[in-house]
Amino acid sequence: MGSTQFKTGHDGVIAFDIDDVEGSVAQLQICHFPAIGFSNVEELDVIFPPGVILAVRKPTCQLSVDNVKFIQADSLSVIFLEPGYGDVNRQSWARGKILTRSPVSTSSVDAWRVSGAAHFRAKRWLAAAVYFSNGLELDPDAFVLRLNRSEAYIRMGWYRSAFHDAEKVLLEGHNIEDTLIRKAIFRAAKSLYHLGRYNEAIEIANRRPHDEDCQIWGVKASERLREQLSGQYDWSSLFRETHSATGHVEMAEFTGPIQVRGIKNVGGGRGVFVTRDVKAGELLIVSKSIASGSARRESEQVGANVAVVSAKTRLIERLWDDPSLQFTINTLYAGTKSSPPNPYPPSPSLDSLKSLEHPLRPSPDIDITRAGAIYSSNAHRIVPFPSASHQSKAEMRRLQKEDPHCGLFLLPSLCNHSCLPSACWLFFGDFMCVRASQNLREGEEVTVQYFLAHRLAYEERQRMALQWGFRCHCILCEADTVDGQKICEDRENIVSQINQESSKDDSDPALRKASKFVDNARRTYRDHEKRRQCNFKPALYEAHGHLSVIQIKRDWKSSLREGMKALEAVGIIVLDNSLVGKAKCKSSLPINVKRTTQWNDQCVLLALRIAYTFKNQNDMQRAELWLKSAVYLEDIRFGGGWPLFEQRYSEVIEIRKLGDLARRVLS
Ligand SMILES: C[S@@+](CC[C@H](N)C(=O)[O-])C[C@H]1O[C@@H](n2cnc3c(N)ncnc32)[C@H](O)[C@@H]1O
Repeated sequence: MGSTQFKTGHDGVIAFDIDDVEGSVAQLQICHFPAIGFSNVEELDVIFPPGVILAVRKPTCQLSVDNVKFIQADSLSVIFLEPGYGDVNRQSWARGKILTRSPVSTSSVDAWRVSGAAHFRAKRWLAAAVYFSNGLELDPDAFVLRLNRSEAYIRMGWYRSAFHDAEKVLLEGHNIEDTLIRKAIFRAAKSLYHLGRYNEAIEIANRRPHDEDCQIWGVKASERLREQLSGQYDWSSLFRETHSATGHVEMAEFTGPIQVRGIKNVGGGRGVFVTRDVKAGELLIVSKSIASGSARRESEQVGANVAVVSAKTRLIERLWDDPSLQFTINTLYAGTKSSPPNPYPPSPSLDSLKSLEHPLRPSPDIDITRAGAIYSSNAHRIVPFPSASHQSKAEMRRLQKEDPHCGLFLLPSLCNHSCLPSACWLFFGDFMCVRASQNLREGEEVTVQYFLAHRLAYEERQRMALQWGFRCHCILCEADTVDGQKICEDRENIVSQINQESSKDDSDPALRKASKFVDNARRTYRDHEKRRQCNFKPALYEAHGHLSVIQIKRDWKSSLREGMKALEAVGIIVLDNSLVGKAKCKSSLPINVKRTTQWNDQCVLLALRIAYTFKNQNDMQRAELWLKSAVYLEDIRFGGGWPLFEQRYSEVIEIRKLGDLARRVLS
């Protein structure tokens, strides 16, 4: 087929007109074409110049609308053919002559280098890599081109191919200039660092111990290695990085005391379990996304769908760069319509040594349909780690809507769901951290929330779980099932009524209404074994919390009592609920935690409000203990102790005038 002209869409599809040898015209739509972004027209002109010859293997769809023929194919099904391929050269094309794949001369390595460099300067990384590759096909020993291509691949985030090129120069570039060897070392070390191969990065960087540029990658790799081995991170710096202008975060992956094991009655047949007793708050997993996508990164258009398309395209890109990644992702569940996943962990294979020879010639063995199914069955919405503790629910929703961001993670994908999970996740940039949210005994399962289940009613939770292909039988769903549908609906009505109330109205009728909400909410939680086991009553939390706020100006003692009851409703054990006189716990905390949940932020804010109220009553001992309780609640959920707490809650601390006390007792 010879192409004539093209256009791009904002939905990750490249579309252009093609004709075949007989001159019949169609529009070819290519989905998930890597490295192009969504609207880089100049770059597309280079990859698909008029006259390029393509073969389309297994189009996903062919149809005609109003006499216009459409052919849709995934990027891997489109094969670039050279004019000499098979008999295409001998065909006479009805609608024009065949051009070579590029307007520049194909006879000179230098011509490819010069044009490639021009694309590189214009930040058209794929076009540059294609041109350098065309030159390398003429002379595989053109080490300058190989190093240039290595840098183009680095800019594209194709680190495996970048390393391969740099390594080849180091292995085969005998008698080449020292400046080239230096570049090769720098690019190899940088690529290895980004591939998480820290020991090798350090080893290569150490070939130039006095070269600052090379050493940067050795030093960074040593820092990552320390994180990876110890599970110790500087959480407050990571938090700052997450909220910097670029949002770029660097941290190592970490695997804590966990293992993947078989489990009955769940899709995929596996789950993640702890290998020893674990305390609430212990770090279990830090996982970097295999591929992620954000709507903002790609286009002016914003929408979750754009983010999903961009993440899937990135996944396919990663498979182009590193075909062995297929072995890794094939260990993940791909849904009921696909064959069962391979055993985890992936076994090493000789194929992992294969590398990309040309950026437009990916491995033909990549199973793009399965990759798509794996993405759909495992991807996570990346929820931004909130920067300001006073952020309202509406603000949080707005942020999530504005910058939908999602990604595929390896180990977290093997965790099953529970609406009241044994572990909580949070994100630093593209890294997902999973911490135990309760004390776990050796052999207990690590479950996470696939969606913000604690905010949803029973029916809605089941609907969401069904989208993942299962009915949820977690302890919270079991307890709600025993309560029955009618009661669950009543409960939801109460919560939505509370949400419509103004917390600023502390008139008598508002107070009476708030007390009634508490009574009604309590009645919706029947006393039975399942509820006692889960000890989680979110609607009651809302009702007590609301009443507590309304009472604050009238009667601080009642307000605090309600606040403490709210904490108890979500499983926090209040050991000392005394309000005056000697504190029962003089130095130890007045609370204990069996389980922390994604509700944690609200509980921290409530504990801070209790501290503030005691401070206003000049009860500095209780103020201090409740302030420490707030930090403790935060710490088991997020780690990072006071330094992170101070950053996240700085505004609230100042508004509540708790800064001096906090710095005195916590710094
Ligand atoms: C991300 S995978 C989780 C790991 C999966 N069990 C495996 O072996 O690869 C998601 C799939 O696991 C199954 N699953 C997860 N949580 C479940 C639960 N609470 N009950 C039943 N099936 C569950 C569902 O089939 C879901 O589509």
